[in-house]
Amino acid sequence: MEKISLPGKVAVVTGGARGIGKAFVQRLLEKGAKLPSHFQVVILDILKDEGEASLKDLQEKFGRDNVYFYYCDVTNGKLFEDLLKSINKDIGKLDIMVNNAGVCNEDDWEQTIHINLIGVIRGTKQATELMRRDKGGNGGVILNMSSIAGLEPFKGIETYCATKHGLVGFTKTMALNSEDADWGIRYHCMCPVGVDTALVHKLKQITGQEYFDHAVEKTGGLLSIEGLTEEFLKMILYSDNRCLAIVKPTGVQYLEMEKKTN
Ligand SMILES: NC(=O)C1=CN([C@@H]2O[C@H](COP(=O)(O)OP(=O)(O)OC[C@H]3O[C@@H](n4cnc5c(N)ncnc54)[C@H](O)[C@@H]3O)[C@@H](O)[C@H]2O)C=CC1
Ligand SMILES: CC/C=C\C[C@H](O)C(=O)/C=C/C=C/C=C\C=C\[C@@H](O)C/C=C\CCC(=O)O
Repeated sequence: MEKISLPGKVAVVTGGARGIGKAFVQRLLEKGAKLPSHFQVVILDILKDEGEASLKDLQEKFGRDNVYFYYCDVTNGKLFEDLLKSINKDIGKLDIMVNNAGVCNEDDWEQTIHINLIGVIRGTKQATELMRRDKGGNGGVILNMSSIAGLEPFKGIETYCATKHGLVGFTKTMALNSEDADWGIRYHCMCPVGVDTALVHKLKQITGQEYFDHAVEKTGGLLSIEGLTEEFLKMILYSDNRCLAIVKPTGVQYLEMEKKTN
């Protein structure tokens, strides 16, 4: 599959109002600003204040027409699907879909499944419908945020681990479907270790300091948000056949996608 050429591309990032999602949005816009034709990023999030503040800041830096924010709860299936269809119709296309929104809340484990697993499956399936070349789309890239907790267990966050494991199997299978039927869509899954954000430090309250320190040590330390963001950009731009990336401060390990079966 060819490398994605960035100018003029339209990207959607769920959970893009803060944290890792916001860093992804900013990095895409920075990269686009160095190219002859800027490209556009749409932030979807439930945090209205953070979303509006990020929008203002990013529009000042990168131009009014290059960044948008819409309130969207990914658990509201109709709203989420309709927004993706409107973006595709009104901006003219959808090239990059980043399903990043996620929570870790064992007290409300059903909501964690709705956001982390059902929300990502819905975003992936709807974006796939809009991008599929055999259905009149232009192809594209879909990146789902899993975690190292999608590959191994961590004490105290069993539902979070289940959802992130689910995303690994789901994304690998979508990659196989696309490869097999020439949809022109790349599917990627990122599995970072703990990223040095406010969120990861909440784990200490859930698991206790001692287990948190053990988990950080066993996974090779905390990752900087900048380090993760550079790997994200490489994955979006160049990872033709790399389906899954395990991202650690010590380096990245890739899993290649399965080849055509016929
Ligand atoms: N922080 C970490 O150490 C790691 C995080 N991840 C994953 O990265 C992703 C981003 O995490 P962080 O930036 O650290 O967390 P965060 O809590 O700072 O950001 C999550 C974003 O998702 C949004 N969100 C939550 N529920 C939503 C919903 N129903 N609809 C739309 N948006 C919703 C939040 O409002 C927030 O903006 C998550 O999927 C997380 O599981 C993966 C590995 C490590
Ligand atoms: C040490 C490394 C181990 C695992 C890291 C892993 O990569 C990972 O994905 C870690 C995620 C950590 C998440 C921790 C807490 C998140 C909490 C929020 O999502 C909770 C949101 C709402 C709950 C109610 C509230 O606190 O207001």
